[in-house]
Amino acid sequence: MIQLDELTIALPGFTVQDISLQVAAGEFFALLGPTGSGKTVILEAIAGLVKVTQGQIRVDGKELTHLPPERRRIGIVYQDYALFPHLTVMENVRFGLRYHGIDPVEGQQRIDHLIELLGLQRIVQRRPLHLSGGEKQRVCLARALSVNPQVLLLDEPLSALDPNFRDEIRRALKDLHRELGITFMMVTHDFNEALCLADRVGVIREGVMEQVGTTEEVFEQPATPFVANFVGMKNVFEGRFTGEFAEFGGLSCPLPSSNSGRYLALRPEDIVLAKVPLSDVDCQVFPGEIAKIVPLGFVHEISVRCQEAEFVTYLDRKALFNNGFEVGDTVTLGFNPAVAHVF
Ligand SMILES: Nc1ncnc2c1ncn2[C@@H]1O[C@H](COP(=O)(O)OP(=O)(O)OP(=O)(O)O)[C@@H](O)[C@H]1O
Repeated sequence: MIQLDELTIALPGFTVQDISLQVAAGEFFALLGPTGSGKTVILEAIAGLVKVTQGQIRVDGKELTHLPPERRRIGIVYQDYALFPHLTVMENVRFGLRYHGIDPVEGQQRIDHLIELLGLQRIVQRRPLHLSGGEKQRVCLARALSVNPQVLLLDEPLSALDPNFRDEIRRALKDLHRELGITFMMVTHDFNEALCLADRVGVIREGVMEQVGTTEEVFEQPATPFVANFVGMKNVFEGRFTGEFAEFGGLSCPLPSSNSGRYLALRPEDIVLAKVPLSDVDCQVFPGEIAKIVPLGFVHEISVRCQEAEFVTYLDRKALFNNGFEVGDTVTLGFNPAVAHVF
């Protein structure tokens, strides 16, 4: 189990503030946040690579806030591999054994098991230069696990990989976690990655933890506008909630039950657009005007202004073309109020 108690790390120009967090033994936890929010700093503090200013770090009940890294039994995997180019795969994987004072015979048995688990048998004599990105990352996983850590820390393990290898490593991470049963803590800025892999997530913003919960909880019930945006609820409106009504941006919308809160949030994929009036009884409809169309690769982001509220929805190219939507068009926008999240 990883336990952080009021952890503060003051760096020149940046502070991780007062983080308290418990990650259960054997859990897969993801630390999520935008670039520069302090995720890596927290991970490195747990590994013993960054000095803690205040607070405590415990792993399985043992306090290790100021222990040197080699006495922590913590493995760490970085996004950019950091393999020794002059050593073979096997030499890279074996590298940490001596440093951690591990019996070579016992260590080799574990390494043989990891090599098999990670499917590295055919490449143990190769050097990193001749490996694919996915293979390099699997070697890094074997190296980090060779010292039999209680905890594996993963710093954006998928982000340097092209999409094909990303699937391969995602599967390897899932299998390893299931097989080894140790605690995994992964840093990522990609909520989809967390959704695929993690049991629980913590969302961090500018060194402060905004929300901790199960992956589904944070995805479906974000607690702040920042988290809502981060998990893809691009439509967040501050409003007034009176009984079973929400008022925001000059609009009024009935809600399926009495809600108290300050914000109403909707996912773009829960919003429909039409050039004709929408008549679905379950649908709240508003007239609006298309303010912007921004191509985003496979989909287009459509902004629609209804009174003072600007909604965002996504359409694929075909739907955009078939409907003939253009900037300035008058449209009807609809959503089911039951899917709106009020907080
Ligand atoms: N050793 C250090 N000394 C001073 N500042 C640091 C140090 N390490 C990190 N920082 C600063 O702390 C802030 C948080 O960095 P961190 O690497 O934790 O962000 P992150 O959330 O992991 O982002 P990314 O996804 O880009 O890696 C950044 O502003 C960074 O410049």
